[in-house]
Amino acid sequence: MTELIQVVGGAVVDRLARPALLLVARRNAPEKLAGLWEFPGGKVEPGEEPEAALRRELLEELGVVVRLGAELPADGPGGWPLNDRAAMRVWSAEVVSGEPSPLEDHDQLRWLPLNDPDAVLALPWIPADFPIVRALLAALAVPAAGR
Ligand SMILES: Nc1nc2c([nH]c(=O)n2[C@H]2C[C@H](O)[C@@H](COP(=O)(O)OP(=O)(O)OP(=O)(O)O)O2)c(=O)[nH]1
Repeated sequence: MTELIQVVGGAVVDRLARPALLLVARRNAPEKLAGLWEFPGGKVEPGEEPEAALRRELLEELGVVVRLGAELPADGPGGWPLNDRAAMRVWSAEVVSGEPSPLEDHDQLRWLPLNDPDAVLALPWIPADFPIVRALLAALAVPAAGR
């Protein structure tokens, strides 16, 4: 059996305590995924700890140093299934230095209000991400505006 490809993703929020905004990123490659939104991140390298891989990816892709918060609990081995070969573990994260910019793999970044789940779910995400986004919205639920 081929080994599971371990991917790590960052649910980057404006602040770990009482998050209000989520940073989402639009891929520019490969062709199959270009134009779709995702959690910035990538594959864990051999011998690398997942959290270290996530910090590395967020620095490479967005130019930011982050503090990691809690992992979004997932059922499957290696986290959330992406396809039959890969799974993703997702941590919330807060920027401690740098201003996020789409340096690598993305052509656009957007901060979305967590109190508007429909707006978050309306983006064309990578299809495998929808259950993750829903779970994240539930985990980070903030009161809807005006309520
Ligand atoms: N980063 C990220 N990858 C995702 C998400 N959802 C999803 O299906 N994937 C898939 C897309 C890719 O096939 C794989 C991650 O690979 P990647 O291309 O981002 O990894 P990487 O930065 O390490 O790139 P490389 O060195 O392999 O070129 O996981 C997501 O939300 N974030």
